[in-house]
Amino acid sequence: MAEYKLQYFNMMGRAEPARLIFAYAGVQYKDERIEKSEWPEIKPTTPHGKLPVLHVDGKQLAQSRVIERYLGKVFGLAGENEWETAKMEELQACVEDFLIEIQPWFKEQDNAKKVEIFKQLIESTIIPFITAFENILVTNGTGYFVGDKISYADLAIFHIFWFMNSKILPGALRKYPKLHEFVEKISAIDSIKQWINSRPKTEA
Ligand SMILES: N[C@@H](CCC(=O)N[C@@H](CS)C(=O)NCC(=O)O)C(=O)O
Repeated sequence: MAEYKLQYFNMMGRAEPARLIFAYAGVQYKDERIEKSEWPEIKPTTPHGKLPVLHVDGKQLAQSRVIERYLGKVFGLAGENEWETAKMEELQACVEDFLIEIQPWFKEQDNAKKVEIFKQLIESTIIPFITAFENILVTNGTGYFVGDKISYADLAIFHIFWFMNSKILPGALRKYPKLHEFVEKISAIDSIKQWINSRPKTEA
């Protein structure tokens, strides 16, 4: 078995889907959390000056979505054929588009402005995103987003909706039964439940 280290800041952010993949696969890795004060020294040692970085037997892989895809393939969570893998990449890209669209809200420091941006995003971006993902689950009909078993895409999507339901819009998924069921089901998997209960508690 390869030796893995995942380097990121002490937050869920862009590393959490990879951590969920490790947890689900039951594979040991070093979850290295970099303090802000250490970052200037570490930044030049990374491939592109950004985190997360996955170290595999001393080699470095950057870009969170590429890391997720790589781990998904290595741990058998990347679909049964090229089509399924491509559909997973499609969903990952949709999640990325969504994160870019809500970035102004994440970045805003002024509370009043933050609330205003959020109000606008609810109608323009957040509700359409939730509705689209509810519909994908309905259409696929297996309780998973692609094919009929859990994949790395499910774990990345789970993180977004878990975060939304627990942190940004508590209870938001009640009106979306398939998504609600999906989040409950993934949260109840022993290895995932254990990770969620034991991971460092951070805001984002
Ligand atoms: N597309 C990259 C984005 C990486 C990124 O922007 N990382 C941020 C943290 S979320 C970072 O390293 N910021 C520190 C810096 O730019 O100096 C990915 O998904 O990995």
